[in-house]
Amino acid sequence: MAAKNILNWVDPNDKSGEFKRQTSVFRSFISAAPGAEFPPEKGRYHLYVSYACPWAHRTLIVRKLKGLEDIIGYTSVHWHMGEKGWRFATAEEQKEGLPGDNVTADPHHPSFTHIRDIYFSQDPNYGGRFTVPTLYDTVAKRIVSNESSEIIRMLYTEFDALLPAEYRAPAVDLFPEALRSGVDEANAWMYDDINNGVYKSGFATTQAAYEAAVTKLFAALDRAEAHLASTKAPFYLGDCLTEVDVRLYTTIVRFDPVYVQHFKCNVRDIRSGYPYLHAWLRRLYWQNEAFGPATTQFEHIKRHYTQSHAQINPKGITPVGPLPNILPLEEEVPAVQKL
Ligand SMILES: N[C@@H](CCC(=O)N[C@@H](CS)C(=O)NCC(=O)O)C(=O)O
Repeated sequence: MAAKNILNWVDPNDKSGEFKRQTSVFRSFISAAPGAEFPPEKGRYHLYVSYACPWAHRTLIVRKLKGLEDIIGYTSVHWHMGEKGWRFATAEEQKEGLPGDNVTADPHHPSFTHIRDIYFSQDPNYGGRFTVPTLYDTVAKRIVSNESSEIIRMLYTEFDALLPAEYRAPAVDLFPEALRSGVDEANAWMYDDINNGVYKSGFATTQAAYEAAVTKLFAALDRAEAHLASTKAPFYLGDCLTEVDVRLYTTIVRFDPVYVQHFKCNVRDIRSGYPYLHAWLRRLYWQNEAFGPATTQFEHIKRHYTQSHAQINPKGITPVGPLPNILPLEEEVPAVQKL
């Protein structure tokens, strides 16, 4: 049998044409509980990410929000994904200069060329996908987790004893007691219809699957917009930055630059169709360092999707616009400016 082509996002034998995201395989937890298998320790864990990837982007944001920069290191892969999946930058590429910090060889396995080498080091017969983010324990030499929703929770709950008060809960708590049900409720529909909804729209291989996904996506964006319009609060759930903001942001910041055209999510764009989401997005990007250019790397974002998904964009031409990638805080698209 021919080897599975990992760049077939929808199984060619699946007549529904629907993109079905696999569940993550590595699901252990770093825990501050006594005797835990993966205890929080400075310098012990490493994050493998791609700046292009919205799921990995969550972990970079939370790492910075929690002041974990000296405690957990990270490496970003090169923006291009080929038939062996994500790969590390070569020495030559680094010499020539690459966008983004920490786009290097694997510091913990200098001979590894691809993220999949880390997965195969755990199990030579590993049959799942080679995804980022991957949280790796450099002491036990084990992958702790490749599930971003769980990695971010570990980062903001289990390291507090190693952090100064300004970064500990309650100062930085993305899942505060009083808002937990609101966070869980928003996460559930946003994951299916927005975070994953853009992928379901873009990877669909039938008209029906595409239309079903894109219709749900825009209904969900309308719902988020109506919510922000009704509260007029700085963050999704009020005055407090929560996990909902982190998880929604990584999709919305990619929306106009990539998803509108590449994933055919073009019923409206954010900058001209969703004033409250647009204002919320820009407050995060421009006013909070964890969301800004340190973690939001538009060159990786634009090039990765358009040059890695040959089924969608066979010639790999990266569209130039929209420019700018994100508008300044006080500027609107010309069409809505007063004449
Ligand atoms: N459920 C995972 C999804 C991660 C994921 O799908 N990452 C993509 C990049 S955006 C990936 O690495 N894909 C590689 C592949 O599927 O081969 C999470 O949230 O951590």
